[in-house]
Amino acid sequence: MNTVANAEQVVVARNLRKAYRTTVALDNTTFDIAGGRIIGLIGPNGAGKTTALKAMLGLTPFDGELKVLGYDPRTQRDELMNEVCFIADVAVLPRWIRVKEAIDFVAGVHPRFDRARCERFLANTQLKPRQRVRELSKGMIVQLHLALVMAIDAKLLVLDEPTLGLDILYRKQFYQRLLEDYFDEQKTIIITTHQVEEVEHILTDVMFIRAGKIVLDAPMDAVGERFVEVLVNADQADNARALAPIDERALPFGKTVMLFDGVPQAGLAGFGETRTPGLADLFVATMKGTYA
Ligand SMILES: Nc1ncnc2c1ncn2[C@@H]1O[C@H](COP(=O)(O)OP(=O)(O)OP(=O)(O)O)[C@@H](O)[C@H]1O
Repeated sequence: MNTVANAEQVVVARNLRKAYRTTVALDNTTFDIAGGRIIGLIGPNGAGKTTALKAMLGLTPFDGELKVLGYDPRTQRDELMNEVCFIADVAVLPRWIRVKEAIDFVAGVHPRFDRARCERFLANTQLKPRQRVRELSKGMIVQLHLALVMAIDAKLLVLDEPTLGLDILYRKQFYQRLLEDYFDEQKTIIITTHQVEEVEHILTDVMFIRAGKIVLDAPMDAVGERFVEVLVNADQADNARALAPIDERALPFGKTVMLFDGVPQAGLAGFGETRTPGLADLFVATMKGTYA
């Protein structure tokens, strides 16, 4: 039976495994990514994020079944690349290249690049065609990168730590523009990052990866229903603990924040104030012991 047949899914991965000589980077992991979503692939250093992206892009051999946009990345990489845009790091443009040459380069290598669209984006910035990257501020480099990316009509955009090295203003600007000027329901965006707080408001889905396995895979609204954080009063701590929180941390004045997975909110409200945990706190709780 072919288990990799669902056209609705942009990525279908079954028992994905990748071992380097002494390290298992992907450990028989299975997941799907649906179209029209913005997925955060989030995990600590060495968890396997880049390896998973490389497998999806046909850049590394692996074991298991994998289809991306219906193509097998191992044997149909050229077809796949026509519909995918991949960016490793916005800070990688060569410093000597001129704005116009960067546009020429992408136009030459990407069949779905729309030069007029790119130039329209740039017309709203201070960038000039003859400027070299080394003459641009970091923010202007981001604008150039965004213009190049947003002019590519790719079904799947893969961003690996896209804002590494940029300050918080440009990081926020990058994600906001991506959401407002690029994303629509025909497109899928996969982002890996450590900057959980900056992406959580634009994600539709989150995937946590730990030691080569996807350990949480959920739409953001389901995360809010499944996980509850409670600010537990000191006199209720033992009662709350009896419901097996997945994590707890002390606050001043005897209060404790406890994080519950799958415990109905109604049963928790008596212990103290409840709220939806931020993705960063959920990440820390889920990854506890990773470096032990
Ligand atoms: N070319 C390689 N040769 C040997 N081991 C590798 C190679 N590439 C990755 N690894 C190992 O595979 C594991 C997963 O690495 P990967 O780069 O996928 O992690 P990551 O989640 O992207 O990490 P980071 O957030 O630090 O970039 C790590 O233990 C890493 O040391």
